[in-house]
Amino acid sequence: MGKTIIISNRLPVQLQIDNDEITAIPSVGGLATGMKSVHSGSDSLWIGWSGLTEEEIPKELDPKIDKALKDNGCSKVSLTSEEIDGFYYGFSNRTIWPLFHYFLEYAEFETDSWNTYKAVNQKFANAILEKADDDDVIWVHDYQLMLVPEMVKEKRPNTSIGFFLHIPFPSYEIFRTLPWRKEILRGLLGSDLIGFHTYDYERHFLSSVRRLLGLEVSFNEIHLEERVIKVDSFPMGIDYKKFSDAASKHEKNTADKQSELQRRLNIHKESTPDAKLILSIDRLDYSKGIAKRLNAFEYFLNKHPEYKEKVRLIILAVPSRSNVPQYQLLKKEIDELVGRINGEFATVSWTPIWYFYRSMPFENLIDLYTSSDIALLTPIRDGMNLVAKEYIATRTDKTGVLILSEMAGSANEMNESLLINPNNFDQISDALIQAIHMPKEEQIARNSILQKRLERYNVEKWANDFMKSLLEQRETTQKFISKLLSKKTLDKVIDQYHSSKRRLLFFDYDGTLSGFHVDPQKAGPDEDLYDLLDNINAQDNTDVYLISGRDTDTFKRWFLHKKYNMIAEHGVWLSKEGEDFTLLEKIKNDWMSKIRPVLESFVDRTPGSFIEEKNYSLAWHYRNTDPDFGKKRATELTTVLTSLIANDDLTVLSGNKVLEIKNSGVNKGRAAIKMLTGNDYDFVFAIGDDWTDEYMFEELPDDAVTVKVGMQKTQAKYYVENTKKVRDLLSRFIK
Ligand SMILES: O=P(O)(O)OC[C@H]1O[C@H](O[C@H]2O[C@H](CO)[C@@H](O)[C@H](O)[C@H]2O)[C@H](O)[C@@H](O)[C@@H]1O
Ligand SMILES: O=c1ccn([C@@H]2O[C@H](COP(=O)(O)OP(=O)(O)O)[C@@H](O)[C@H]2O)c(=O)[nH]1
Repeated sequence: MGKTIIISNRLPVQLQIDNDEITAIPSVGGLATGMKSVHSGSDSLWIGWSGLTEEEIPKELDPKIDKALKDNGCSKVSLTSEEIDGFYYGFSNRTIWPLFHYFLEYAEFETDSWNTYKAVNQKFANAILEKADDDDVIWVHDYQLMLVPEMVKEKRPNTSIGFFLHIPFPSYEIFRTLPWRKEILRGLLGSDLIGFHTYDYERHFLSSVRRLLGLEVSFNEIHLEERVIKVDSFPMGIDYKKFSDAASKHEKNTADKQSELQRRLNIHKESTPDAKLILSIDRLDYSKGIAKRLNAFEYFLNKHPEYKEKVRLIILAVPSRSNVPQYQLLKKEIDELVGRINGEFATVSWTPIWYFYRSMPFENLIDLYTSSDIALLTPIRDGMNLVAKEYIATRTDKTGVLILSEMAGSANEMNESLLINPNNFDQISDALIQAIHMPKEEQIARNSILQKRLERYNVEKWANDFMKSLLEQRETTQKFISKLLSKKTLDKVIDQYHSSKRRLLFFDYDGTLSGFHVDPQKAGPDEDLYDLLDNINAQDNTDVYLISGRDTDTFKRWFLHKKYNMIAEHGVWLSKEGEDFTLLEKIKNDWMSKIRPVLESFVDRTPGSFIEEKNYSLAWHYRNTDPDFGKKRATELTTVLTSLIANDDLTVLSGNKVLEIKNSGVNKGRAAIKMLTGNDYDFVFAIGDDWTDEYMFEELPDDAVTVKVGMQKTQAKYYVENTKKVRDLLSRFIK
C-alpha cells in the first residue's frame, strides 16, 4: 500500500498570519481528531482549502504557508473569493445542503454555481492527481466534493478511493429534484467504498442509484462493468476520552481555576438550587431546528406555568455560513424569538433563556456540558449530531438527561435518550417534564449504556473501520480484476483456439451477444452480429451453439435461415443447422395452467411487468418496473411459487430481471453436456452473463474456457466487461 491521502473542503489546521509570520494551528474538531490515526507520519497527506481566499493571502507568503502546512502533513488548494462564492456559499450550501436536509423550498438550482462547483471539484481532483501514485489510498470527505472520486478514478483507475458523506442522503423523491442528480451519482461512483452515518442514508443512496442510473445493486454492492463498489454505514463517533477526561479534570478545578462562565453557572445553581439547566448547542443552521425549539419551549412554559423560574434554557448558537441569506434570516428570527419569549416570561430574578451567539472555546463547552441537567437537541434533520454524544461523554457521574430528535443520525445509536419528534411540541413538553423528574438511578442506568457504546465506537474506531473496509474492498476489486480476460490471457486463448482440431462454442444471447432492451422482442440481432456469427460458423471443425432461454419462435425468426445450431428455452429444444426445433428433453407442460394465474395476479399488481409464455416454461419479466418494487415483488413471487410447486418437478430460475418457472433438471449445463458427449472436441468455450449460464460454467469440463459478462459472482474462469468486449473477443476467433 502507498500513501494515504485525505481530502476535505477545509484543512484540519487554521492559518494565522501575523505580519510575515505564518502559524498553522491544528484544529480540535471531531474530524481532525478522528483522523489522527489515519493522518500521521510521512506516508499521509491531507489536501484541502486553508480557509483563506487567494485575495486574503499575499502571494509572497505562499512559500511560507506551504511550508507551515507541510509541517502538519497538509497541502492547500487555493481558491478565489469568487470560487468560494459559487462553490461553498453557492452550490454546496444553497443547493446540496438544503436539499439533502429536506429543505426543498430553500434549495436553489443555479447553473452558474453548479459550474463553479464542478470547476472547484476539478481543482481538488487535480491537487490529488498531482500527488497521488497508483497504489495510494484516497479518502474524500463530504458533500462539497462529491464529483472528486470520479475525476480521480478516471485518470488513476488503480487508486483506492473512499468517500464519506457527513450529512444525510435524502430519499429518492427529494434527490430526484436535483437537475444534476445523475452527475452527482456518477461522481460518487468513482469511489470503491461509499460510507454514510446510517443505514437509512445508505438505502436512500442505493435506491437513487438503481432508479436513476439503472445499475445493478446486490445487497450493498453496486456492480459496474469493470468494478464493484461497496456501500456501507459507519456511524461517526467522538473522541470519548478527550471529553470524559476534560470533564473529570473540570470537576477537580478549584474556584480560582474556574472560567468566568463557570462562575456564572455556579451563581445560577446556588441562587436557584431546584431549577434545572437545559442546554442546546448547535451551529446556527435551519437544519438544527433552533427556532422550533424556542417555540416548543414557549409552548411548554405556557402549558406548564408551574415550571416558570424552575428551568432555564441555554442556547449556544455558533455563527455559520452567514453569507447565505437563509442563515441571515434565521439569525434575525432567533434574535426576535429569544427577545419575545424572555420579554413575555422573565421575572425580576429569572430570565428563561440565556442566548449566546458565538463560538466557545473547548473549556467553556465542558463548563456547559457538565453544568446542565438536560440537553435538548432538536434538529429537524442532522447527519449525525456529535453534540449529543459529547454531552453524554462529559457526564462523569452518569447523571443528566438527553432529549434528542429522532431526525438526528445519532438517534439510531442513542435509544436510551428521550427521543422526540422536533415538530411535536406536546411530546417535547412531556419529555421535558420526564427529564426534570427522572430519578437519578434511571439517569445513571440510561447513561451507563450510552457511555459504554460511545467509548467503544469512538471516532478513532470509526476512521479505522472505514479504512479497513476500504482496503478490503481493494482486495475484492483486485480479485475481480485478476479474472478479467487480460490481453495476455486472451492471446493465449486465441492461440489455443486456432491450434485446436475441433471446437465447441456456446454463446448465450441476451446480455452477451446483444444488449438489453425494454421490449425483449426489440433486442434482435444487428448486421454486425450476423456477420460475426456467420464467419465463426463457417469455420471448419467448429460447432457453434446459440444457447438461450428464448422461445423457439423468436429464435427461428432471427436465426433459422442462418443455419446456426440453437438451443432454446434453457435446453428444452435443439435446432441443428437450419432444421426445425426438436425436443431435447421429454418434459411436461400441463403445470402451466396452475402457474399462469399466479403470474397474472403479479402482473396486475406490478406495473411494467409482463409474462412471456414459452412452450415449456413461463417467465415473469420485471425489467420495466420500479427497480426496488420489482425486486421486492420478485422475492414475494419466488416465495409464493416455491410453496406452490413443492410437489412438482419444477424450478424457479432467477435470471437478469426475470423469474422463470421451468422443469427441474432442464438447464443450459445439461444441454451443453449433451452436445459435448461422444465427441472429441479439444477446445470448448462458453460465454454468458446471468445465473442461467452458471449451469454451463459448472458442468463443462475443467479445461473449458468459460467467460462471464459483467462483474457478478461466477463459476466462470474469466470476466469480460460488456457486450462490446464480447464481440471484440469473438471477432478474434476469425482468422
Ligand atoms: O464548515 P462549515 O460550513 O462551517 O460547516 C461545519 C460542518 O458541518 C457539517 O457537519 C456534519 O458533520 C458532522 C460530523 O460527521 C455531523 O455530526 C453533522 O450532523 C453534519 O452536519 C458538514 O458536513 C461539514 O462538512 C462542515 O465542515
Ligand atoms: O462553540 C462551539 C460549539 C460547538 N463546537 C463543536 O462543534 C461540533 C458540532 O458538531 P455536530 O455534529 O453536532 O454538528 P455540525 O455543526 O457538524 O453540523 C461539536 O463537536 C462541538 O463540540 C465547537 O467547536 N465550538
